[in-house]
Amino acid sequence: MKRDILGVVLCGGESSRMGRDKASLKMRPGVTQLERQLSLLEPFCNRLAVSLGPASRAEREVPEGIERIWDLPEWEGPMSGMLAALKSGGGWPVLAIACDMPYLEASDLLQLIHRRDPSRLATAFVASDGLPDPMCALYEGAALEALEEEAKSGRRSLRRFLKGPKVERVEPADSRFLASVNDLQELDRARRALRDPRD
Ligand SMILES: Nc1nc2c(ncn2[C@@H]2O[C@H](COP(=O)(O)OP(=O)(O)OP(=O)(O)O)[C@@H](O)[C@H]2O)c(=O)[nH]1
Repeated sequence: MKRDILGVVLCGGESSRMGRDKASLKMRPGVTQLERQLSLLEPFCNRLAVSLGPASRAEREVPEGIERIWDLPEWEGPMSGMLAALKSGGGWPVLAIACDMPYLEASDLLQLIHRRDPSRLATAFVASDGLPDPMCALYEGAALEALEEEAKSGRRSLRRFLKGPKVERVEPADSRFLASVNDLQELDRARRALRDPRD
């Protein structure tokens, strides 16, 4: 069921380890990583957007009808993308996922949505290193002010923010779905593991 949530695929990085734009790489024949992530968010979100940064080359990959949200020039990194997304969201919660997390499934997003507590600032999965993962998390509209304070005080880490109070942390039984792909070998492994028998 769709909700008043802004679903955002983070595509603002440099993709330096991959050596080419990660969003545009095909997960399956005819389906880019970006398209796959948008289709995961689509059933849950009344608005969909792609988060773009100054170093990313993903703008041309954004399908028609999908919003583009540019990082705020005064900040850097994914923190800048989240601040821009929350501003664009106008108070709506933002469900943010990275473009390079191919193992993520709709059921994982549903788990986040079900665990959501709107009186908190965010709901985030805890990864295998025991730290919350900012690349698959639901940020409440009220997180904007708190994140701005973090950014202004020089603390520009989303992970650090998610370790703080008023954040719901969800420990999955198996956190492998949070793995990201950063080089062609990892991408190939993911393609093989997720191959659709119809392809
Ligand atoms: N909006 C936005 N997204 C970012 C930014 N940096 C990274 N991301 C996204 O965050 C996710 C994880 O990024 P990383 O793998 O840490 O960084 P990357 O730049 O994509 O890749 P590397 O250059 O190899 O580190 C990806 O979906 C990126 O597109 C940024 O500055 N702005």
